[in-house]
Amino acid sequence: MNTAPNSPLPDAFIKFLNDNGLDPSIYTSTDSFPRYIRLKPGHEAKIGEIEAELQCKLNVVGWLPSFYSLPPDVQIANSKAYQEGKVYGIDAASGAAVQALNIAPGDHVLDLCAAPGAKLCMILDILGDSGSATGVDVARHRLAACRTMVQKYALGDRCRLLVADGTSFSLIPFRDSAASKLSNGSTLEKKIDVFKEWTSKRPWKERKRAAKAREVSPLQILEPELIFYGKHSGVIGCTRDELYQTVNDEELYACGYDKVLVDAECTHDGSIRHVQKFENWGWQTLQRRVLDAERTDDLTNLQFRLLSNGFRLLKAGGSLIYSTCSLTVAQNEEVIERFLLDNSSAELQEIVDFNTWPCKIGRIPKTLRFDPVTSQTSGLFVAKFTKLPL
Ligand SMILES: C[S@@+](CC[C@H](N)C(=O)[O-])C[C@H]1O[C@@H](n2cnc3c(N)ncnc32)[C@H](O)[C@@H]1O
Repeated sequence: MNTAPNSPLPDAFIKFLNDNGLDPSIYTSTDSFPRYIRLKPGHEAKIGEIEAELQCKLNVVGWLPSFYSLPPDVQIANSKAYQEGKVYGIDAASGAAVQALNIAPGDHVLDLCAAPGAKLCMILDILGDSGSATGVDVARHRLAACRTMVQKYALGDRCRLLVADGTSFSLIPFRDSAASKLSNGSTLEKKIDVFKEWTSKRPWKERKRAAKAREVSPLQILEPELIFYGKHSGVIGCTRDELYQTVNDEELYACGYDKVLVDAECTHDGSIRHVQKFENWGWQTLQRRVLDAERTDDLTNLQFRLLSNGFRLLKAGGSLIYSTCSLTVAQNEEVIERFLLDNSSAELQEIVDFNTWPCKIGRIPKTLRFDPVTSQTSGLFVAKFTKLPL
């Protein structure tokens, strides 16, 4: 693949950007936009200490609580502050996507594409000691990394993680009312086989069940696989039947999730630092992973199905955020247009606070676009929906 003159990007990528109406100049501003960290709540008094360790000033991001910007060349991974779980490496645009959910105490939140987990950790920090978060991802190894992150930051108490296909995932949150409704049907005998405290050593019976499922269909996930749950996630004390019981679409209006995040798989073209990695991985890999038209068509279908299923699992009056780190119209505005045509109970919502955020309005009013030039962040598209009552 050739490289365009005076540009570090290959011609094929420039063509991809042009075909999608994107301005290639945003990819040349990487060195000038900062890195971001989010401070773990409770460590506010440690800012001076962290600055001394990182040898740089942490600048408050005025429009996003707990976020700080730092120079782009500062690496945090080897710092004590990061290793001891006082700070997170997360871009401010990603933080805005979570902030837009307006999570309230007691909310039951579903994160349908959760791994590696930066946004899930922010959700759990906001929830504190109420409500619950369910993290789902189709990639087991990525969700295992997410589990490591949740544990590192001591956020597992109200969290459960399930390897599952987000386009068909169906488990409802474990509310008290749902619990009593479900327990009515369970016999005392079944109650004996209940989930006990989570341990990294899975019981023999569980391992056998998972191995058998993989044997039957190695490429397909038949049933969500629970790879972690905390003490107050609602899992302990319920039976498999209770946990895996699903309800119909109408019932979901009452007992679905309060908030849903669909941070969908995408071409990542807006994530400039991700695109830059292809310089080392080889631009051919970029061609295969990002630019391939057939793959992009499959992706837009996947995004539509993730958004549709996330919305199905939302309760009436709840909020859903759809975000991608692609800046193409095909993966954002066109997906949500198709979704709105298909779902008469979905209403696009204005994002509270957006007018203080350094972003642009998307091609559809009420949607937002972050990009390095406008926002000094990585690229991100964000749209918010609510579910109207039946
Ligand atoms: C953009 S990343 C999510 C990043 C994550 N929200 C975070 O903040 O760290 C997209 C994720 O979607 C997952 N994914 C892809 N297809 C999926 C599917 N059908 N169901 C659930 N997750 C899927 C990928 O494995 C990947 O981890």
